[in-house]
Amino acid sequence: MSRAADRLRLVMGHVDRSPSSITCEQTSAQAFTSNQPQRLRYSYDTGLLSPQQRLFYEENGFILVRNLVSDGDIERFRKEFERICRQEVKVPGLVVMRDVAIAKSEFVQDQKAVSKLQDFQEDPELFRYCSLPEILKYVECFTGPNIMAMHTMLINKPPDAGKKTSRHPLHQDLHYFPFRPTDRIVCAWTAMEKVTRQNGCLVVLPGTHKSTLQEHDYPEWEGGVNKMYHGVRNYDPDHPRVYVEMEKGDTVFFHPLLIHGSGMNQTKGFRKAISCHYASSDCYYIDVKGTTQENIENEVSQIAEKKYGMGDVSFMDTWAIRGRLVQGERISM
Ligand SMILES: CC(C)CC(=O)SCCNC(=O)CCNC(=O)[C@H](O)C(C)(C)COP(=O)(O)OP(=O)(O)OC[C@H]1O[C@@H](n2cnc3c(N)ncnc32)[C@H](O)[C@@H]1OP(=O)(O)O
Ligand SMILES: Nc1ncnc2c1ncn2[C@@H]1O[C@H](COP(=O)(O)OP(=O)(O)OP(=O)(O)O)[C@@H](O)[C@H]1O
Ligand SMILES: O=C(O)CCC(=O)C(=O)O
Ligand SMILES: [Fe+2]
Ligand SMILES: [Mg+2]
Repeated sequence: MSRAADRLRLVMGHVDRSPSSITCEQTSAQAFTSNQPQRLRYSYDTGLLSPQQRLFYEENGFILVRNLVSDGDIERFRKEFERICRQEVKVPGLVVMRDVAIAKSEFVQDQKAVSKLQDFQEDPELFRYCSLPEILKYVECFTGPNIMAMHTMLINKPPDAGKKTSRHPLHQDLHYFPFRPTDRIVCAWTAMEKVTRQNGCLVVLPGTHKSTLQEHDYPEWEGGVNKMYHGVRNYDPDHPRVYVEMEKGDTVFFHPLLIHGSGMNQTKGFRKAISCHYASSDCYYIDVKGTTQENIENEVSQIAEKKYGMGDVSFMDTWAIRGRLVQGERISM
């Protein structure tokens, strides 16, 4: 086994080895051993990423950085999450989401029912995550120096209630974003505890960041689907899958066209992760009317009109309101 392949094994999670598929390990190992100089379109050289890491992102659309966020910081995010669940703090703009199986059942809704917090940009304790220097120095490799935190989430993936609603269908995050250019957007996703295939780790289809934005819609799942959990309509079921198993503090950075999702949580614990989507502050907004993104625009606008209590909130506005500068200068976002 070559040293490049060994290194790959270190940075990768578990690789699905179904016999019919070429694993991403093999394709990337080829890229490593190639002596051809390659032009890299997906990242900048800031002196941080090794050539191997840059090539890995180029080929696969993600990189995994082990042990990036400290236990102390993760403990603080967990405490704040619990305070929010106990309603000891009220955070403007925060969306508290419950799993559809619980939201639509007769069960008493206690704090355990919270499956996701979204838009925590007004909570200084959770928003610290988005400004951590150890995160931003990686983000800068993809966005450049002027950085906006556009979308924040703390995911508390619940034990599956028996209807497989804890799954997150395979999707591309760009479906939700009316801004470009695509390659100047990146997601940081940090495991707040060990994440495995058992508790529903991220699953990615490596290399799909090189494709285009696909049509998304609700998957036809018998047990129900969570609000706004759109999935890619047609994806290749034979495409190799990587199950990104991670330890607490490990962080994956991934491209907004990378097809990813997460399987159901088959454990009794709530699988926690914290994430932020960043974009270069010199990105620009686009009009998604007449594109495949029109369906999500319509859904978001309806919810936003209720949430902000005013009519006619544009899709673009919902993003401009939530975005926060975390490094450099705010330019066109
Ligand atoms: C890149 C990134 C952006 C990708 C993603 O994040 S994909 C996921 C995106 N998810 C979101 O944006 C979160 C959307 N969720 C929300 O806005 C909220 O949680 C809502 C679904 C509107 C519920 O708000 P809430 O204030 O809790 O309202 P209520 O409890 O009064 O419920 C209102 C009606 O909604 C239903 N509901 C609540 N939670 C869910 C759910 N998880 N899935 C499907 N339906 C749901 C609830 O049963 C109720 O329905 P009706 O009784 O009106 O029929
Ligand atoms: N028909 C589908 N449409 C869209 N996404 C799907 C579909 N079926 C599965 N997925 C998604 O694909 C990803 C991985 O699927 P996978 O089959 O590995 O997970 P699972 O069925 O929940 O668990 P496992 O197969 O590991 O027991 C998950 O994000 C899942 O939600
Ligand atoms: O944590 C997960 O299950 C994945 C969430 C995700 O991909 C998203 O909300 O866009
Ligand atoms: Fe996603
Ligand atoms: Mg399955």
